[in-house]
Amino acid sequence: MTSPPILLRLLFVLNPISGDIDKTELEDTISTFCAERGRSAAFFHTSGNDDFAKLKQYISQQSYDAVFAAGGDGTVSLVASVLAGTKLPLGILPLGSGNGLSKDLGIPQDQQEALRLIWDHQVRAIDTLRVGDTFCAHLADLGFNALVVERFCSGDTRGPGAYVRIAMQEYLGYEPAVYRITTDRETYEGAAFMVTVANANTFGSNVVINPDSRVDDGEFEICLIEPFPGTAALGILYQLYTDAFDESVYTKRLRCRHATIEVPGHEEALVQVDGEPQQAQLPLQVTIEPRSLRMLLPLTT
Ligand SMILES: Nc1ncnc2c1ncn2[C@@H]1O[C@H](COP(=O)(O)OP(=O)(O)OP(=O)(O)O)[C@@H](O)[C@H]1O
Repeated sequence: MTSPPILLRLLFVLNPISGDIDKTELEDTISTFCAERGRSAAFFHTSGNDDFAKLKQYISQQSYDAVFAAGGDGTVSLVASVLAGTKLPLGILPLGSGNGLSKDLGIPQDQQEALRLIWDHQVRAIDTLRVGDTFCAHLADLGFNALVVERFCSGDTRGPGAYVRIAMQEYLGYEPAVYRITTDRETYEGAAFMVTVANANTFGSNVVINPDSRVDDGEFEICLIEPFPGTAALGILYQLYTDAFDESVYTKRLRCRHATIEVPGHEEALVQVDGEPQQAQLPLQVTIEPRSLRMLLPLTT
């Protein structure tokens, strides 16, 4: 077995606002940590404006051995979209409010522990998705959660409390849409409370939407929660937190390699992709790029 190459030149892509976390001392901490171990650290700060093109150009002009995303799921998705299809591995320094993909991949949530991956890691290639025109590394959805994420992102308050408050407000008047989903294996047609396109398993909130699936199997899942009576809500919530998604009569999963999602009578729909809400054109095509993203992961996952 050949040992993985030693990573000496590291780029950290830092989102100054993610997770409402104060990062004033972060650069010094990382630089010192790297220098003490014979590594060099450079920093790219996201601006929230055209970061994909800026980062892509920046990386193409430099020479690094690995790139760390220091932020939340949106930052991870941004860096992953730039690195997908290249040999450059992606590390994650989880500094968001949810940190869904890093939790899913068993990446330590503690800063010092996550930084240890610089020298103590395995490199594993994972699948990535395209949801319409948008790159997706983790989870995307239409329906109820997309609406809550959109309200959450446009509000002033962050954190799990704000998410739950918005979810409760929106739940009362929510009207599920009707979807037609055509995959390479089957067709589903019916109303759904939410439709999640899942490369991985678990939301940053620890809701397990897609248990027992792999991020490197060349397939993804469409996880449906159908409309349910109010009396079933707590039971479904319990199942979502206990790895029991399939045990409800209101849930369904379609495993596939390609899917077309339509909302009959609509030309566009609100979609959240890796935590970022947007309006997407319908029909929405979902495709997979098997093992297209090289990740720095702990040796034990
Ligand atoms: N300098 C900046 N100023 C304002 N917004 C920024 C800046 N840099 C990035 N952003 C925005 O930050 C968002 C991504 O944040 P990210 O998902 O990393 O953190 P989070 O939302 O706190 O965490 P999580 O997604 O894990 O809950 C994107 O919408 C991006 O446009």
